Amino acid sequence: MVHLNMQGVASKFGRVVSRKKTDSDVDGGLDGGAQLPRVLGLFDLTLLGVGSTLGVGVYVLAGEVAKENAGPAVTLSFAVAAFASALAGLCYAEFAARVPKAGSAYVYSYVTVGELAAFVIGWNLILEYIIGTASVARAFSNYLDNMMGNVMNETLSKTFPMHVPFLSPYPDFLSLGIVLLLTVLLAYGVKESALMNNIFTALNLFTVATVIGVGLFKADLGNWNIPKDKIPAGKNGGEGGFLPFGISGVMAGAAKCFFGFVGFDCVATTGEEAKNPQRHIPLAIVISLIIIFLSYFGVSSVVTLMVAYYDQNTNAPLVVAFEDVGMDVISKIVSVGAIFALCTSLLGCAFPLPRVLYAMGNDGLLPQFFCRINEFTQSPLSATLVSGVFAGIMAAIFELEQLVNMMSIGTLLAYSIVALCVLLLRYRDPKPALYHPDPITAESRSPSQYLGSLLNLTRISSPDKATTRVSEVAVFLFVAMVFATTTYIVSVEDQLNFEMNWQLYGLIILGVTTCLPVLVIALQPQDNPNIFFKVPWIPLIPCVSIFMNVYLMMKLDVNTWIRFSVWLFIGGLIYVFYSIPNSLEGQKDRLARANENDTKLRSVK
Ligand SMILES: NC(=[NH2+])NCCC[C@H](N)C(=O)O
Repeated sequence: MVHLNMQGVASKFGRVVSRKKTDSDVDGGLDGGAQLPRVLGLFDLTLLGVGSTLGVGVYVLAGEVAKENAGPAVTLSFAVAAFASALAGLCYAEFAARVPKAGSAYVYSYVTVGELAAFVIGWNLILEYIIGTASVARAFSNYLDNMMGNVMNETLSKTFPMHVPFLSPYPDFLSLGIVLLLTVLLAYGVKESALMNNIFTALNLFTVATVIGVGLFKADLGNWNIPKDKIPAGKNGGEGGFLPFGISGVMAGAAKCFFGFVGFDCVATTGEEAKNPQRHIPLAIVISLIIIFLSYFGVSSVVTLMVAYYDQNTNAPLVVAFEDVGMDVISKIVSVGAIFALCTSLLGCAFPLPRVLYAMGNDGLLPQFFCRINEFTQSPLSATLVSGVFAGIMAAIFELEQLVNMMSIGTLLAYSIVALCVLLLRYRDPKPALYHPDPITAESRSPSQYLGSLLNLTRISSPDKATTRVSEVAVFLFVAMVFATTTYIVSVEDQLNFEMNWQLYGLIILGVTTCLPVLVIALQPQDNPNIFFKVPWIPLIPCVSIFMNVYLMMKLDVNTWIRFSVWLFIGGLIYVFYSIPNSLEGQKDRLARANENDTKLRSVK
């Protein structure tokens, strides 16, 4: 009896977490389809991606990572971070091509995978955007303060000292002000903000081009190969050369540089406002990632060629580099460019936030309050105001580094789930039966039949229930192995060199065990959806993407993991106590069941 009940509960839970938005919902919501105006074209979307991504990375990270982690090989750190982000970008692009609707990866996963995955992704996106807004605002205020000779820092730490552990030493009113101002601008509606974004991004790109073009004239190749004995005493120059802190320095740098690539995904949240979402969103993501990578690579090369890595300034490296070589005009241009860049970066995370809240509110997973479109501004006004105030408070009370780490961990998890969803969807039986999954009856099979279906020996060419199940289990095993392997790598990474030692043997064994499920997945038949953009080299790209993301997550400190767990826990409570009972899909589901029962009863009579 108890056993039966447990089974009942489990299957009910399974039904709840895997229920999906149906196609008819994609254009409408609880309120009968309050729509955002479709005004954004490919050009706007690409500039939105570039603008929201290119910011702190160019103007702060390039110098900081060169000095503290990677040396001239900061260029490689950017390349590794770009690689991880590009893999995620491809997965986002496929997701975006599948469903045109506001709410980013959130809605895509709701339509294709199920309610729980959607909620987890949505909840992480909220974290990413709130903390992203807060962190860029904080960096912005630090930058302005730096230009004014640190007056604010000194005055505020004297007048409003805050002696609370985990919080900033003083409340940063400037960053609060910045976020509130931005919120008011955003509340005016999408067209205005898009125009402003275009102008600011153009100025930003102009500055980047100037830095690269002019900086090259002052480049000294010797700076990429400074011998150890030429490093001045008292400077932290490591081993000298191009890789002064080794590969592990490059990887530590890559984890930091990752922050610089976050933001392009906001393109994917504009589904309802894009003129031609299925075509333009994936294209805009790919084009903006290319522009972003070229900018970071160019800027970090130039700045490390101009100034020795150990002499970089960590707050405003570009400004100082041009001052050092006596190019004051360029240095002024860079200061102004940085301000525009940080504005768009800020706009880029503040822009999607109300839209994610709007989408989740529309689906009944968050309170209805968030999905009201204001008559006058034609935008989700209440969502904009609430999220703005919240982000502003975070910016004022937390330190930049804490914010940065929190944002990265949330983003990395969201990226991983997106890659996971893309993978599962490609191997899923597309026939409608699976969209309302009924438990697959366990057929009794012989071991050789099992092996046969693992290796797909009968060469089934399109996914059915059995191959779907095989690939789901293989994906699950793969993810578990990724966690084990990355934890292992992070803990023995310093002892790994090219000699054969037990650490290396361990790595080889774990590596091979991680690859086995991928092999099994690769042998299963794939669904071939007819969409404008598809991730190539399935299952390799999503698998490598998941691996890289989890590895970078493992590099983050324990406190970040604790804060993140608290966030997920709060999300879990909201999901269980608010979303499940109020979900629009749930209501429909219950209605449909009631009707079904009614019909059954009548037919019995
Ligand atoms: N959507 C976001 N979380 N945006 C914040 C990203 C920061 C941006 N990549 C920068 O370097 O300035």
